[in-house]
Amino acid sequence: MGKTIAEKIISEHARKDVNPGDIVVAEVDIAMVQDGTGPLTVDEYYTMGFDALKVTNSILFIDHASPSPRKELSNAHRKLRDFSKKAGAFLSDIGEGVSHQILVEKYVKPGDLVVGADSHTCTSGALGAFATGMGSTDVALAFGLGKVWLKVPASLKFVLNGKIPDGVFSKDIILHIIGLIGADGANYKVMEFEGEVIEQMSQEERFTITNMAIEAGAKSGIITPDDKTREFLKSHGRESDYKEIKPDPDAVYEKIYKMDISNLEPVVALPHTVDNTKSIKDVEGTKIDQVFIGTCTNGRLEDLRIAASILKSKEKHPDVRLIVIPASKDIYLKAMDEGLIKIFVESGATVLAPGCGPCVGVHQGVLGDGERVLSTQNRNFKGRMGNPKAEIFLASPATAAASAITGKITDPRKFLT
Ligand SMILES: CC(C)[C@H](C(=O)O)[C@@H](O)C(=O)O
Ligand code: SF4
Repeated sequence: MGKTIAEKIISEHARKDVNPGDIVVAEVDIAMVQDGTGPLTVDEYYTMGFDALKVTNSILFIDHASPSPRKELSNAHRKLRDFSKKAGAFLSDIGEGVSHQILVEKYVKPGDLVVGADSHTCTSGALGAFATGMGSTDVALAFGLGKVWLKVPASLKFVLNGKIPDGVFSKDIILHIIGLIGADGANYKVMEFEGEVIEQMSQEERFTITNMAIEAGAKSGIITPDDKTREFLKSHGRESDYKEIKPDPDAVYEKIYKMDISNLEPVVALPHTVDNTKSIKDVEGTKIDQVFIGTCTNGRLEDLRIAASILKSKEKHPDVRLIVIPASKDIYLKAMDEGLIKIFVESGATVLAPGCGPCVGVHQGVLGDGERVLSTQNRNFKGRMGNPKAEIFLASPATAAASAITGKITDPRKFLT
């Protein structure tokens, strides 16, 4: 019986043929923590008596509270910096950017098994890796043993066909899918995406798709690597990391979803769940107080280009605060070279250094009571951005930019040139 991509990768790392439902011990290629989950990981690592890292790519990211807004978090950061020096782990400090973006720029390659103490570790699956979020203790084990135990997930296949309409982007597509199957529609499954729509997408757009697999409950999201993946790795000096890996023709999927997205319209997720999705026409005109463009979901160069093309020579609405945060230093520098940062600043945006920003409610744009934000991030749970009395709408960078101009949720197709 053939294997899905996930089954192939886990079999190779468990050194035996695996099937969905098997409990296996698998070797880890990359293990990461971020500054929210890392301190507990470090404590657990020492509690378990480890004294040497077994995963060559053990990485600690300071991105959730970057730079630190208060002393308790500064001390948490100190713990990570001390550990990285003592144990020899890589450290990605403030200003470098969001963990999941740096992982795909610098570390992850097709066929890898990646574990991270962050639920959006699944982002890396767009490179053809099996990448999944785990708890701090599991990652401490990975640091110290070089392997983890896991239950092999069954795979769901999503065959996306048709032509991506103008004004519609990968964020609209993944929000549409999550709205269709529900926030628990892929619980503990792998979401494997393919079809002509995936082939049309750039590598960057694909990261948005796998980044949000967890928002349907998935263990991971995976896309077969292709020439666009090779080009992406090459552009980051890593072409030699490319390798072919694809599902067998007779691989078995628990369910196959086929959809044509040719008539899809821009999608918005309404408070307070990601699967509470509506077509833009059903929410257009909703007044907003803040727009945030950034994160591991939509803070990449293409996202900033789309937003800048709409904002160019226009001012944001005077009653709206517009916050733009590139997802990594590499993106920030390229956006500067392309004049995108100038466009944002001239439109009235507040541009901040690479990091998670206000996404998880720590700092850099916490909302006031009764306020509404339209964000390009991946979660809109009540209180997510630091205030349970605020409302969070999720959308694409194009919808975000258009809405920043009008001060209301706006169909980006009105601004398409
Ligand atoms: C803070 C961290 C535990 C959390 C996650 O793991 O997803 C955060 O990154 C998020 O996006 O909600
Ligand atoms: S940008 Fe948001 S979703 Fe991504 S890792 Fe940071 S907090 Fe989590």
